[in-house]
Amino acid sequence: MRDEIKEILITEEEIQRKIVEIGKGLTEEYKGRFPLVVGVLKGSLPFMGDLIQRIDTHIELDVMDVSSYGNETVSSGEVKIVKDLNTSVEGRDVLIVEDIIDSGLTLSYLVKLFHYRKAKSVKLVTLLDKPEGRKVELVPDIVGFTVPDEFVVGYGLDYAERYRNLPYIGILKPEVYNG
Ligand SMILES: O=P(O)(O)OC[C@H]1O[C@H](OP(=O)(O)OP(=O)(O)O)[C@H](O)[C@@H]1O
Ligand SMILES: Nc1nc2[nH]cnc2c(=O)[nH]1
Repeated sequence: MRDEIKEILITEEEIQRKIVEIGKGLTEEYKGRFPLVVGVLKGSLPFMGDLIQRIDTHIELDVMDVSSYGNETVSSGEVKIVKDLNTSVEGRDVLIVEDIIDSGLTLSYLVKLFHYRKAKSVKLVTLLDKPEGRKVELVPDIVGFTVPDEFVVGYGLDYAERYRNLPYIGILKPEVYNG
């Protein structure tokens, strides 16, 4: 699998160092507030799993699965809830955890949804931000790394459901796409 990676953009060590730093900030921010940490399946799983261990205050955890209508490259902006939360967000401090923000469509939908459901606060932490991909205005509260407008895989991010289990972020060799 690793021989299919052309270039490593962000190493395992860089990711883990960044997570410690983000975790410290979140510990300070949420001390005594018992936030609801919401992971967006499936890509956020590795990041969420590592990040929550670096938040040194009580949290509650839940997950949500959403999918954008449209084909793989063109998102229509309509988001379908595949699996909703088990927890009510009303009156809660919600922290959404994402692996990447690209067009911003998925996340702007979720942020609006949680406000509509009367969350007390909604914040967004993403490991990766690809600002050049934006189709709607969305500024995440916390960004691990800004990435160029290229298709990246690893650490949760897939190509055709593969490569999520790489410990780093990389770019695939072109022959992987050409079969
Ligand atoms: O900013 P956007 O253009 O909306 O893209 C970001 C979304 O795309 C990815 O999920 P994907 O739909 O690929 O699902 P997955 O996490 O299960 O791979 C990512 O995890 C975000 O949820
Ligand atoms: N795997 C992967 N999924 C994405 N979803 C939005 N942008 C990307 C990307 O660069 N890589």
